Amino acid sequence: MTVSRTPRIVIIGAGAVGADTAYTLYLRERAPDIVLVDIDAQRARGEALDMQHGQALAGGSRVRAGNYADCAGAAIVIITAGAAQKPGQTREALLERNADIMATIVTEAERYMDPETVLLIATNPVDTLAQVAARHARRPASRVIGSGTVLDSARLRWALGEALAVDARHVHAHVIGEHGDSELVAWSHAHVAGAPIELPAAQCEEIARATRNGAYEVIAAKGHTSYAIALSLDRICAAILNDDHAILTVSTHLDGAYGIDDLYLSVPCVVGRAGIERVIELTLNADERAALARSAAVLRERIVQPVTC
Ligand SMILES: NC(=O)C1=CN([C@@H]2O[C@H](COP(=O)(O)OP(=O)(O)OC[C@H]3O[C@@H](n4cnc5c(N)ncnc54)[C@H](O)[C@@H]3O)[C@@H](O)[C@H]2O)C=CC1
Ligand SMILES: CC(=O)C(=O)O
Repeated sequence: MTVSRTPRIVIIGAGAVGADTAYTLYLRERAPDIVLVDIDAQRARGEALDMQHGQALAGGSRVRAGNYADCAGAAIVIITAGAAQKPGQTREALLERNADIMATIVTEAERYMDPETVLLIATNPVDTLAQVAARHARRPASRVIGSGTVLDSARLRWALGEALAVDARHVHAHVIGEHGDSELVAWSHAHVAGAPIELPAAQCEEIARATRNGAYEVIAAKGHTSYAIALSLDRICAAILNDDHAILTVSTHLDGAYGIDDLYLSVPCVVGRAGIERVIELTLNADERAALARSAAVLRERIVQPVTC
């Protein structure tokens, strides 16, 4: 059977993250057909209509409300559905509720998705939920990606850019491990124009702390985060659609790399049309290796709990 390769992106979950992601993809004209699906069909319809009203002033992308059947032939299906953190709440606290939602959504989407579709998970706790999604998906783990620490790495690069008075896009630095409280900065690989980052240790620690707590700070101030995750999801979509072979700290299934087996977490990966093309294995120093092992242990503890149906 010939599968239609509609350049379509389906977003399941039309809340703050889903709607802002659709809007970012729409403004950047990532795909001609962007579809919002939500259990609350009115919400998806309202968000799509609000964007459609600007169509005469926008570019070549179109946004519409749809349903699971739109997953057929989609290049990318993004899942942003589920409960979000309340001020002060951890991502982990969402696990039980969102694991069931994830299992249901992936099972339903799999009825329509073609084998090449890349499933991109943003719902929190994203690493564990990407692992839940992979369990319920009928595609290789390379096509089931969590947004991981792409957002945290962006937060870090912004903070370093501010501290160094350098364009954040020219700061090379990665947050790896869990997208959450046990994440770490791979300082031994951070650089600007090939030169190591020369900031006092206390300032580096403060930047790492602010990066880790970035979501808590925004949620306390405005109730949710959405713009920077939307830009992060847009970047991942661009890497897939343009076959960029981009280096992104997405959450991926590690199968031996970094001494970690059968676990989703973030490390730098090469991302292209096929999803995760390969994992980049950084040579970490002893402290970083230990911190990554601790982060993996936190995530492993979570997946051994009976959180999936
Ligand atoms: N990975 C990351 O870096 C980030 C992840 N998030 C996560 O994204 C998720 C969504 O956050 P928000 O958009 O702020 O929440 P929200 O509450 O604004 O939207 C959630 C949407 O999911 C929908 N939904 C719930 N169950 C559904 C189902 N079974 N099928 C279809 N739709 C369903 C709801 O109707 C609602 O429209 C949360 O888990 C949040 O923690 C948020 C920011 C960054
Ligand atoms: C909510 C969340 O995961 C973030 O903004 O990092």
